[in-house]
Amino acid sequence: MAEAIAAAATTSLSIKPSTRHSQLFLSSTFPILRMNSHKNPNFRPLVVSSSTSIESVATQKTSSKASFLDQREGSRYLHFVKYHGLGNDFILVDNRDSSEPKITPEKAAKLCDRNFGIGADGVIFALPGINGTDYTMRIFNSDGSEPEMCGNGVRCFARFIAELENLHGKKLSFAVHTGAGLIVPEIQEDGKVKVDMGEPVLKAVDVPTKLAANKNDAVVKSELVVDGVTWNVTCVSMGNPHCVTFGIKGGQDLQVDGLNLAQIGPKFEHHEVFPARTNTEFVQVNSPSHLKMRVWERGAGATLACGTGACATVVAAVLEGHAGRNCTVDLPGGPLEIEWREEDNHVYMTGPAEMVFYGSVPL
Ligand SMILES: N[C@@H](CCC[C@H](N)C(=O)O)C(=O)O
Repeated sequence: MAEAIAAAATTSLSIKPSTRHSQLFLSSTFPILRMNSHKNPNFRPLVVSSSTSIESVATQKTSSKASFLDQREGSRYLHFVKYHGLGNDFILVDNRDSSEPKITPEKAAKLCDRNFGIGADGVIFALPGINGTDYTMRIFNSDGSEPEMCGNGVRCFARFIAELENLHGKKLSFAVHTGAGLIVPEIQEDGKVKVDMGEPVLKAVDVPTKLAANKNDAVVKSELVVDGVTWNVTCVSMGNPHCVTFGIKGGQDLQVDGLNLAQIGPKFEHHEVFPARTNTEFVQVNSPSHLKMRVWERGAGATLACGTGACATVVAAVLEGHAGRNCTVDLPGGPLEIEWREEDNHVYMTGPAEMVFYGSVPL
């Protein structure tokens, strides 16, 4: 990545004392400014004193200890790129040289912290492929737990791979090994990513849920008591577990804006009928092709979007008779296009993935 960083004049650059040691590189497009390049003839290092005045480094006493900025490309630093898919944000790590993630789940949780870290809903690693796939994707949630799959994450993953491999402006698809099996994202000409998310899993024990199957092997519009209230739920796995609800038993159609997710979400996530915990989608039906959804994610809480959750939502909406197989799912961060294709039983998700910034943090 260091090679990809373009040297640039820094004469107009100013540094705020409070941010000097946190985010090293900031840009919305590649290539980005390199703040401290000895290869750059125009580079004028700046030093910020405690009184916030800016002085030439020549007027400062030189220290024998190399500064943080001089060390940032060493092996003691983790280089990352931050992406988001509809506001569901991830720290992406180039892990193609090893089958073991470069950082532990505990470190990932620290980096995800929005006050003391970079801030993200999860950390995603691009590892070598196995079983004939091009790459392997692994992810740690912001609480350090490891889910099987991430829909918004795999779109970001595809854009990250395109950057790493320098494959710009081409229509591309990759075979990605995940905890949910083979997933195939395809970068379209408009930059959006369409992902073959595979087949939904409906068999109750495989979701997994302890709720009794009531439609073939599946749990469809079953009653679940959460905190004394009876909800109707349908359980779907997209590799990771989802509990989808369109409302309370005997109640009116759900209006999702009024929900207190922070209060109700954890009670679903940790409910005894979900042995692997669960993601929960609260869904409002605007029309048979237009759903509005808010999500409480396992291991990450309320997020602005959930790709696997949007897929599970459309599968549940079809099974409960609320919608057709092609839907727009509106999430707090924006819309996803979802199709549950009858011919192959696969779910297809289309949506954006954007780079936010990149940088380095001490390991
Ligand atoms: N936001 C993701 C799902 C991430 C994993 C989830 N929190 C889990 O634990 O299953 C998505 O876009 O699918």
